[in-house]
Amino acid sequence: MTAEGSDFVVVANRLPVDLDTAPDGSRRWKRSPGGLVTALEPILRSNNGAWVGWPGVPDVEVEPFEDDGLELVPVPLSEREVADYYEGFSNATLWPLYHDVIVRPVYDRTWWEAYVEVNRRFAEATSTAAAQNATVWIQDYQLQLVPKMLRMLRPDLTIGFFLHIPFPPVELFMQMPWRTEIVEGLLGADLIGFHLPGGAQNFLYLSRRLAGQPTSRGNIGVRSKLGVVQVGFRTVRVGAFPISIDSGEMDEKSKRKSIRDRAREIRTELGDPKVIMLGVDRLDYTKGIDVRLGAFHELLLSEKVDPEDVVMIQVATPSRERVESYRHMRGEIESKVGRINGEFGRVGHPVVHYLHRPIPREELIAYYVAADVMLVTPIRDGMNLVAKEYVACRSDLGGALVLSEFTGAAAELRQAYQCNPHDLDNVADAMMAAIEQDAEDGRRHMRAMRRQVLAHDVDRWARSFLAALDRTGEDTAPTQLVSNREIGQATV
Ligand SMILES: Nc1ncnc2c1ncn2[C@@H]1O[C@H](COP(=O)(O)OP(=O)(O)O)[C@@H](O)[C@H]1O
Ligand SMILES: O=P(O)(O)OC[C@H]1O[C@H](O[C@H]2O[C@H](CO)[C@@H](O)[C@H](O)[C@H]2O)[C@H](O)[C@@H](O)[C@@H]1O
Repeated sequence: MTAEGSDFVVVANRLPVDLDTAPDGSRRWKRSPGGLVTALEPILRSNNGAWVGWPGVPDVEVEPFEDDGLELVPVPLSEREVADYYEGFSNATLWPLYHDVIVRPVYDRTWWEAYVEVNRRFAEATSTAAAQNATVWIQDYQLQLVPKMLRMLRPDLTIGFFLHIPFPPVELFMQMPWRTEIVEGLLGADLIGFHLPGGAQNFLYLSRRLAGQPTSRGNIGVRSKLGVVQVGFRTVRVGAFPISIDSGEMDEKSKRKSIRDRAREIRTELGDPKVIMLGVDRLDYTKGIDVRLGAFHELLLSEKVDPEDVVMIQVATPSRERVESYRHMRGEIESKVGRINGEFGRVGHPVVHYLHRPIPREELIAYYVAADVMLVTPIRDGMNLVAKEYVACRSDLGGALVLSEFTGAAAELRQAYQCNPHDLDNVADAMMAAIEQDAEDGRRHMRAMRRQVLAHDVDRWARSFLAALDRTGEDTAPTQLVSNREIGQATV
């Protein structure tokens, strides 16, 4: 970042680095691998870019610094803010509300105040980091107020916002006590992106209904139609941009001899079963880990599958462990695993192998290559990258994907064994169909899914969003949509 600031700024809850603590207590930054970083790194480098985010641990105050050519701007959070803004409002209010109220969202005024305050600090840090007329891309539900706050500080900027989780339908969103503030916050952007057209439509409807209403602070003058919201003189574009993965990298790695050898070794370690089923998720109640365990249990009980032939591996990364609903979920899943193994395992031969930890990337790819059936059964998921990763790793055209209809990925991976996670019989049937699939049919399905995933990678996602954001600058407001009364009140 030069003294004039950066021309391209990414703003996300987390920085793309983690603060690693060595056994001797010393700390250093470690790059956290992820699709978003991979996709944006070349764009950041060629545009004198910066990344604004929280370092992931409380009470770390560091000046902006460079890490392997990337300019990082840390936004510190206190212990209290982590509890109220991140664990509270982001992950115990917004997360469940936006995921179909699978657990009941908690509406707490103190959490909301922390969310506003932290969003304000992100907006201020971004305002300082951005050069005149820079492009800023804000990520996700933790930062929905930043677009409006930033626009007020820096009207010269081009601002994009992308939501990585579903945007809920009106009946659910209307629960939110601060619904108008959130919609108005998002409308500070020039372009708002969602994974699916459904999310974009929900948002367009809500912006008309909420931000267009006269409030005690006046009417901000919102009109929306066909992917466009007119806010006073400003045009806000709304669209669907389904995210993806670095498919080329996964495809390439999965073909390496070392990975294929490891995949064979995994099968041997499991006792050479006929079928390996695999689940890979953050331990989150949205992911439907309990659903797939329940369906597997029923298949074992009904003797449709033999525990000597079929094993399941569930890799679950610890996540948001201080949030009550996550702790509760962990207990439920672990007792289900224990129950299945108690009923159907034998000494040295569990039916469900459960790992409660992240696993290294290459090991994960070897698991994908080894798995005959991939189980992706969320109750609701914005996209689900795991489904796409599995497909990208199957250059051998082997394997079968069981995929919940309630994931963003289901819109693209039509040849998967799709199922309704609310219907246990349906999930069990999909598992059976995947286990028993005809080899030639399987290859045909996998070939079609791979074509989609390899052609639509994360780089294409980022470029298509940024190209659309670039085009927003060319728009002039269709003034016939703006009444004289509203012009003076265009506060967003
Ligand atoms: N146990 C694990 N070990 C390593 N990586 C994991 C593990 N669980 C999930 N991941 C990775 O985290 C990412 C999860 O992305 P996604 O499926 O979109 O869900 P979410 O972002 O909600 O967790 C994927 O890239 C996946 O490979
Ligand atoms: O940062 P955490 O609280 O540890 O959570 C991890 C991330 O989870 C969410 O992922 C979502 O984004 C994926 C990519 O677009 C998508 O495939 C998935 O369906 C979503 O659940 C969250 O949106 C991120 O902000 C978190 O960092």
